[in-house]
Amino acid sequence: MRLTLLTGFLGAGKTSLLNRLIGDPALSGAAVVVNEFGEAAIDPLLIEAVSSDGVISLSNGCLCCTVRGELVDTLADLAARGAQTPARVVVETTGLADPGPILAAIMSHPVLAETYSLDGVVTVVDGVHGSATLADHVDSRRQVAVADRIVLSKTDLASAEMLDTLRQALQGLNPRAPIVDAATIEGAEGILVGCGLADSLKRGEGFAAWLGEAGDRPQGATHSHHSPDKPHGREQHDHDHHHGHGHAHEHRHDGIRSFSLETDRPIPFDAISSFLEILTETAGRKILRMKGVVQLAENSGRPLVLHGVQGFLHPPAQLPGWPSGTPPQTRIVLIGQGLDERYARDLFSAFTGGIAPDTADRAAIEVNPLAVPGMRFSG
Ligand SMILES: Nc1nc2c(ncn2[C@@H]2O[C@H](COP(=O)(O)OP(=O)(O)OP(=O)(O)O)[C@@H](O)[C@H]2O)c(=O)[nH]1
Repeated sequence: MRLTLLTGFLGAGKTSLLNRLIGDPALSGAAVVVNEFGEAAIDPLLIEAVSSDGVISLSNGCLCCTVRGELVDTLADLAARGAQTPARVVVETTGLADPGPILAAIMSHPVLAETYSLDGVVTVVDGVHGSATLADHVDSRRQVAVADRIVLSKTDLASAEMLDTLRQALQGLNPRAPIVDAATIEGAEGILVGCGLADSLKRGEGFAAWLGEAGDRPQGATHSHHSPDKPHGREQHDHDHHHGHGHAHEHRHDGIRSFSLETDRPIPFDAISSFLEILTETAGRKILRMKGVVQLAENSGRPLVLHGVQGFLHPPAQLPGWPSGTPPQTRIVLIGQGLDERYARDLFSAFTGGIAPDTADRAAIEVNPLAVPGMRFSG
């Protein structure tokens, strides 16, 4: 089952968007799960029946329910509906929710992790109040930072200047997610549907779109880019220049930043496992999101897909082959808050053979993770 996490601050326009899109064929037979604090304000004209367990059946075959206990229990119930199991579930979170723990709860659940595959995190941002909300609320910044797609609402009420300022702030927080205007897209595809890796591959985009990278970037290139805005004087940008592998989108907003680790050298499975284990053990709480593809030494023709949040990794999947036009290359994108980039890079180098000067090697790190320079166990 595909899962879309629909997030966005209070009043951003999540429910209005769902009501507009629920009848779209791309969502046919989907279930909408509304977080318990939210109002399941589904258009009454669409409601066909309400069952005793509170699940609302809509006239187009979709289901809608409100979380009563734990979200994971509701998702497990939906997965166990036999013939009525929906093909897709859209979880609308409360406006104040940080999507990270919700994703972590799903990824760390033994049944749900196998049953649900994440299409994406879609974050709705109010075109009028979005800039002020981002400046005032860290949860709103986190919702944007982990988004696979950012959807602007209320653009009919916003001026071009407002939208320009907002776009710059959004790009500063999350340079990898495409920003779309809800009013310019008719169906659910491009809004609630189609941000996952499978969709990216189906569209022939290789891994670049899923990882949020420009497809034409030369291999091994290092670059950073930034947005020049500093709304309300609260945002602090930090631009470092690194040598060696990878490229970075260097941004600091409460220490929220993303960077990617790359290497052309195939990586033994036990090396990537140890790297991920140590990284998540030592810095897991600082990882808001991780996505990546790995070229394994043992089976270099079949990319390993990584997907993680906080300290949890989704069970890794192996694809049948590299998409055409995509050179085999390991690329791991990390979106962190307070995550020490130097530490992550050094650890990656130690496990993938690119030993940096003054850096402990893999053997030393496996004995003592503190051997990595820059490592701190705080936070
Ligand atoms: N003009 C205009 N109004 C909108 C648009 N989207 C939402 N609204 C209005 O904004 C208000 C909030 O929209 P909701 O869809 O309830 O927002 P929400 O994110 O679900 O809100 P919570 O569930 O409280 O977090 C409602 O009055 C909507 O009618 C839009 O694109 N244009």
